[in-house]
Amino acid sequence: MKLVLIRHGESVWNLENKFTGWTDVELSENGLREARMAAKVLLENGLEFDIAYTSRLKRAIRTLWIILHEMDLMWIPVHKSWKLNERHYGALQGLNKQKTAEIYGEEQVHKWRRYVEVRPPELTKEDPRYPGHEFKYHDLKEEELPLTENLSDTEKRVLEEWHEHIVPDLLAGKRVIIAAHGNTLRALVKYLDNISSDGIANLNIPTGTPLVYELDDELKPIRHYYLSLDGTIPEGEIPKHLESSTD
Ligand SMILES: O=C(O)[C@@H](CO)OP(=O)(O)O
Repeated sequence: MKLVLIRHGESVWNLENKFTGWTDVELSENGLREARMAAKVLLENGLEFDIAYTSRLKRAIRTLWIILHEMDLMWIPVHKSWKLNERHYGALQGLNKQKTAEIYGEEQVHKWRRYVEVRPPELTKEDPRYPGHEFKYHDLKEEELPLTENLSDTEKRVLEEWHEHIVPDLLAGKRVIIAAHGNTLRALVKYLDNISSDGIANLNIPTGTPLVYELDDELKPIRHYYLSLDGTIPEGEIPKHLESSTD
């Protein structure tokens, strides 16, 4: 069976190089175009879906909307889960990544961004960026509302969504698309391909580029590949383990 993962198109904060996390920013013009291109390449490759999963953040939701619209699949069920939200970036949310590196050093910023167990500085609950202030998250328990997260924290909630909802759908033969975020998809790929903490540090998933996983009956990956119109994906973004198929 095939599972399609897609990171949202470029957002306005990707463009401005800001730590985003749970900040609910829009797609850039380029991001909107990437979503339309993704739909086109999915259609060209004959892919179809029975159900879609996304986060509660509009950059992922809008990417999915555009894809479903372009594919004439707006009627399929869409499950929106906070557990697929981007990794919470704590007190770094809204800061420019380059300026933060100038202040704290490249090495520290690299650790915050890519070390699996390192958490960025926490928000306080008084901070306007604390998700507990948003009605969007009114149904979450206090212990579920993040003040910051490392990739392991994110992986834990992503895998809850995976096991509770996505796995049963896949096992029922449904064709699933997941429109989510750089770090939620890194967490899922880490799990599916059993990648080490060091390995996952070097994996960056490009925006708006469908990543197809072919899974066996037990949902073990057989092979995986990106789909793009010209057969290429952005320079420097090809994760080592994805350069060739694993079969
Ligand atoms: O800012 C973010 O939320 C993420 C994704 O854009 O950034 P990073 O690549 O540093 O994990």
